[in-house]
Amino acid sequence: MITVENLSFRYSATSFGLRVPAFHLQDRERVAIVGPSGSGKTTLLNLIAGILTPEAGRIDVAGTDVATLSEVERRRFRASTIGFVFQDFALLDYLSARQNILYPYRITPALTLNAAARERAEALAAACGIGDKLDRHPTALSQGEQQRVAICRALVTQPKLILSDEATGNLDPESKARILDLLFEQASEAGAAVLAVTHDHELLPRFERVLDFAQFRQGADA
Ligand SMILES: Nc1ncnc2c1ncn2[C@@H]1O[C@H](COP(=O)(O)OP(=O)(O)OP(=O)(O)O)[C@@H](O)[C@H]1O
Repeated sequence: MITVENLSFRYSATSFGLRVPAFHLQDRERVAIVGPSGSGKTTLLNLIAGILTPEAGRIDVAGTDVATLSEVERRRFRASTIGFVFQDFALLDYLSARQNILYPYRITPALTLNAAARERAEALAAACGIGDKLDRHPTALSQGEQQRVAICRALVTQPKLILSDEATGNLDPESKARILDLLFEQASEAGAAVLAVTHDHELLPRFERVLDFAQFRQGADA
C-alpha cells in the first residue's frame, strides 16, 4: 500500500529535517507509529498524503508516486484513496457535523454523494456516539465529539488507506478502545491498511507492527 524509499524532507522555515531510508506498509496491514513529540510523525503522514512535498525520494501510495502529481491531482487522489484523521481535526466551522463528514464528496468529482453515502455517514456517527449531534456545528461540540466527526469523515468514503494522527487522543479510555474497534472494523470491511500515530501505549498490542520513529530523526545540522 505504501512504499517509501530514500525520503528526505526539510521545512524551509525551521531546521527540522526528516530522512526515511525505507518504509513499507502492506495492503490491509495495521501499523502504529510511536516516537517523541517533535520527531516528525505528523510530517511523515503529511508527506504520504501528498500535503507536503519531499526534497528527494519516492513515496508510492497504492501504485501512485504522490510526489509527481499536480496539486489538483493530489487533492483528488487523497480524497478518493486516503482517509486522514488530522491531529487538529481540521473541521470546517461553517458546516454541520453531517456536512463535515460528507465533505469529501463535495470536493471530489470521482465520489458520488448518494443515499448509501448518507446512510454510511449516519451509521458511522451512531457507532461513534454522535448520531444525535449531526446537525450541530463544530463550535457546539466538545473536543472528543469533534474528533469523532473527523474520524467519521475519514471513514465515510471507505478509503484503502487510513492515516490517523492521534485519532483517540482526546477520548476517555473506554471510548479510545471503542473508536479503535470501529476504525479496525471499517478497515477490515473496506480492505484498508491503517497507519496510526499514537501516544497510547496500551493500544499498541492491537497493531500488527509498531514503528518507533526516533530512528528517523535527523539533527538540525544534519
Ligand atoms: N509547518 C512547519 N514549518 C516548520 N517547522 C515545522 C512545521 N510543522 C512542524 N514543524 C517542526 O517539525 C518538527 C516535527 O514536527 P511534527 O509535527 O512532524 O512532529 P510529531 O512527531 O508529529 O510531534 P507530536 O507528537 O508532538 O505531534 C517539529 O520540530 C516541529 O516544530
